[in-house]
Amino acid sequence: MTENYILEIKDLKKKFGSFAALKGINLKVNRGEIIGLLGPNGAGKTTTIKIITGLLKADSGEINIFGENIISGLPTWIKEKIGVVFEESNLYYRLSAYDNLLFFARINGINKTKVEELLKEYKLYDVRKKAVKNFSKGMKKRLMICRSLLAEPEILILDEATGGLDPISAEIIRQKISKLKAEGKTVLLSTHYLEEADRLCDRVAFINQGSLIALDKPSVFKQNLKQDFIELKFAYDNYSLNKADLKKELSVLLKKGEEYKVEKDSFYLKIFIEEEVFNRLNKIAAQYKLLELKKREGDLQEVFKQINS
Ligand SMILES: Nc1ncnc2c1ncn2[C@@H]1O[C@H](COP(=O)(O)OP(=O)(O)OP(=O)(O)O)[C@@H](O)[C@H]1O
Repeated sequence: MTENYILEIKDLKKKFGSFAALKGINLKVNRGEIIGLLGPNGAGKTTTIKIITGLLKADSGEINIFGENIISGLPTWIKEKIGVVFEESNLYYRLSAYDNLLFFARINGINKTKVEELLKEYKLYDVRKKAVKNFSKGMKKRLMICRSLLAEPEILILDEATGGLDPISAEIIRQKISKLKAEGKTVLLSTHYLEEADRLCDRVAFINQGSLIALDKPSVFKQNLKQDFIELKFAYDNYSLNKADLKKELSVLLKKGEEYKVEKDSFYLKIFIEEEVFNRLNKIAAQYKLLELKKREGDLQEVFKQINS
């Protein structure tokens, strides 16, 4: 593998029973980069993260972290360099915030001054003696991030760090993620929000139904959303049912000058797309088989059409 990549995922596949949750994910993450996994519910983001962190075993594929192939298990020296925050809490609710961190610090031989530093940094010091069961969602999430940072990991993996939080808690967490990048950490985060990915990430991997369907800088995505057509390729198994439903959903999004066409067993949508529309499509992608999302360079005919519409 190339040395610059701190994490490299090759053709990762995972089935649950007969259901293919990951259909061959490829991704290379540079040291010091923030990569966003963007995608609707059930896309495969958490499964990818669980495999990277050793909680799940892939059926096939390869993962290299710090140059080490880890598909058959994570050695302790690598585990220590990765901090993880999952959607579900891994805190002891009856213990105070302070005791939660102290417990994990002691297990890992970490000094309690680090615990205090983190509590202060994440604005939890004043409530450190409160039981976690009385914390708000945002406070719990901040404490989970503190826990993941105790061992000063080089890579931080955040699964839905801001999902379901009030705007202020979400904002505090976003600011902290930016700060972690400035400190040189590599961050992999999953999110449903394009806006969040745009603000935080160097690159965004758009995942749908177990496949990585687009990978680019968020600025390119956003720019494309405003200025170019994007071509979406859907597939439908049950022609009569899915096509009618999908057409109905998509026709609500279409504006003047935009069009869709059906070709063989695929469905193409050429749409002058804006962010709200993208977010809506993100939801539609969860229900239907979105196979590909790609930028189409506006050719002369398209430019002409846009001018005329
Ligand atoms: N242990 C499991 N057993 C069976 N199916 C599973 C299991 N874990 C995940 N899945 C399925 O695999 C697919 C991918 O799930 P995953 O949790 O990776 O999605 P996600 O992109 O993280 O979604 P969300 O944004 O809702 O968290 C989903 O259809 C899910 O139902």
